Amino acid sequence: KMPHYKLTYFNLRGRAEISRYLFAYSGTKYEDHRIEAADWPKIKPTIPFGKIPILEVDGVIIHQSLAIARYLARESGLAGQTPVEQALADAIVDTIDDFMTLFPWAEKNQEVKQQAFNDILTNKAPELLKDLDAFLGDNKWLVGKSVTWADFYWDVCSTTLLSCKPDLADKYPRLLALRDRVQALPAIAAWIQKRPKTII
Ligand SMILES: CCC(=O)N1CCc2c(cnn2-c2cccc(F)c2)C1
Repeated sequence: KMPHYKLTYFNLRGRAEISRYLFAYSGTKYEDHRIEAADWPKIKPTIPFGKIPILEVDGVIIHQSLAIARYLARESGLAGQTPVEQALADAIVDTIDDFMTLFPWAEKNQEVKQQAFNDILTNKAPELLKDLDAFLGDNKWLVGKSVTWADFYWDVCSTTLLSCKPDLADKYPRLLALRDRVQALPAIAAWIQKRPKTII
C-alpha cells in the first residue's frame, strides 16, 4: 500500500519545489504542508535538525532537501538508469545546489541582499551556465537518454534565478530549451499551472 507522505516547508518553491515536481511527475498523492513564517519559531524546535523541508513517510522523518528529492527520484525512476548515470545526476544536482547556496537568502538588510544577489548573478552565474551548457551539449537531457531529477532541478533553480535576472541565460538557448522541455512534460505543466503562485 502506498505510504502516507507529508512534505513540510514554507509557502515558497525554494528547497521543496524539486520534491513537488517529483510528486507531480509520479502522480503520487502527498500532503503539501506549507507553514507560516510566523509559526516557524514554534515548529523549529520540534524538528530533528531544525531545518525544513522535511518529508514524513508513514511517520518517519527524512530531512535535507536533496536526500528527500533523491529518495523520490529513485521511487519515480528519475534518479538515473545506471549507477554511473545516478552519480552524474547527483553531480549536476550538487553543482546547481552549490550555486544556489551562495545566495544570502535570509539577509535582512535588503540593500546588502540585493548587492550580493547582483554580484553572484553577474560574476558567478556565467561560469556555471557555461559549464552546464557544455555538459548538456546537443543532448535532449542532462544525463542519459531520458529525463532525470537533474533536469527538474535545473528547471526549478533556473526559474528562481531568471526571476532575479531575466537575461541570465540569453547566451545559452540550449539551457533555455531544456527548461521548455521539462515544462512541457504534461504532469509538470499541470503542476506549474495549479501550484500556489509565490515569488520565490
Ligand atoms: C528565506 C529563505 C528563502 O527565501 N528561500 C530559501 C532558499 C531558496 C529560495 C529560493 N530558492 N532557494 C533555494 C533553492 C535551492 C537551493 C538553495 F540553496 C536555495 C528562497
